[in-house]
Amino acid sequence: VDLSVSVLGHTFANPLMNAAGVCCSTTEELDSLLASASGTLITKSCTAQQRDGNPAPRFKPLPLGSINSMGLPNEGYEYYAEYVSHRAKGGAAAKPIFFSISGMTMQDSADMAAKLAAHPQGANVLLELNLSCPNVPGKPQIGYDMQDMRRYLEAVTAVYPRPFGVKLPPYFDMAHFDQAAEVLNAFPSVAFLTCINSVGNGLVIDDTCDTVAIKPKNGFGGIGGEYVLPTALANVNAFRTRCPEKVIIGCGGVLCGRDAYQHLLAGASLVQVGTQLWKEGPDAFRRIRDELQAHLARKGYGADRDAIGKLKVIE
Ligand SMILES: CC(C)(C)CCc1c(C(=O)O)[nH]c(=O)[nH]c1=O
Repeated sequence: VDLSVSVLGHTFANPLMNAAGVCCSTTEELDSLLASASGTLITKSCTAQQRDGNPAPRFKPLPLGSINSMGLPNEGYEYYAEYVSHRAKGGAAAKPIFFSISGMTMQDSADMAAKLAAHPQGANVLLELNLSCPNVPGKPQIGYDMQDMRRYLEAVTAVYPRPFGVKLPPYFDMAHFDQAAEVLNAFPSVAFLTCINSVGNGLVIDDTCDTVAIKPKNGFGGIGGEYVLPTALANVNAFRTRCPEKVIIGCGGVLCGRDAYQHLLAGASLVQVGTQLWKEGPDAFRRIRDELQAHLARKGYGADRDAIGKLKVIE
């Protein structure tokens, strides 16, 4: 089965990649993804300056997933811009690189986007703007404030002339799917949507010691893993139907080939792996790729692209 996917001006050997934040903060981590069976990779969401992030414990793996409140630890914009430079200089871009930006302010994000636009390898990079980035205290994250999301996209499109994408938080209400799609459809240069970021502000309790699992935010953190697959599939499909000209990248709850296949059916062209990558390491990509290949073959597909968006409803 041909697993290659050609979208966003690039051809990927298969639809699999990491979710921003997992196994992608340092050169060695990024190189381990380059060397893996993934179709491509994305860098840790960066801020203008290096950040230590929140105090540990800030991440916990769980039987059914994970919880995290990392606090945007990253090496800073220049580090990842440098990584793209030296890597892209390594000859043909065997894997186009996704570059995640999550400024602490809208201005920071716009400034980084402008720098990325001017980057010598800018054409070999796909910007994924993280809309779960922090807003002013007392306001919800950017992705949950439609006016702020519009302002953010106006600021970035004003300085970033290439097609780019956004990482969206999960939505849970049909009116919110409609409102968010209306904002996103007002920006044709937003060429892809990555659904979803972690399900925000879950609380995991260790009842052997009656204590929360992670230190930051009194234990509140983003949930990933098996817990979130139905929510991720719903967001992929909701935006696939509401934004037909945009490419959808699925993220959330992918542990095996069949989960990836479900994301394709729901409308995803590429599929990101987060929690399971953290647990298993980059070898997860070869396993999931082979499982996807076998599943598509069993179902008689010639290519995985034939499965994209083919979800059937019950008439
Ligand atoms: C949650 C923020 C710190 C505002 C953004 C970075 C981020 C983090 C993080 O760095 O804590 N974790 C996630 O699961 N998703 C994210 O988008």
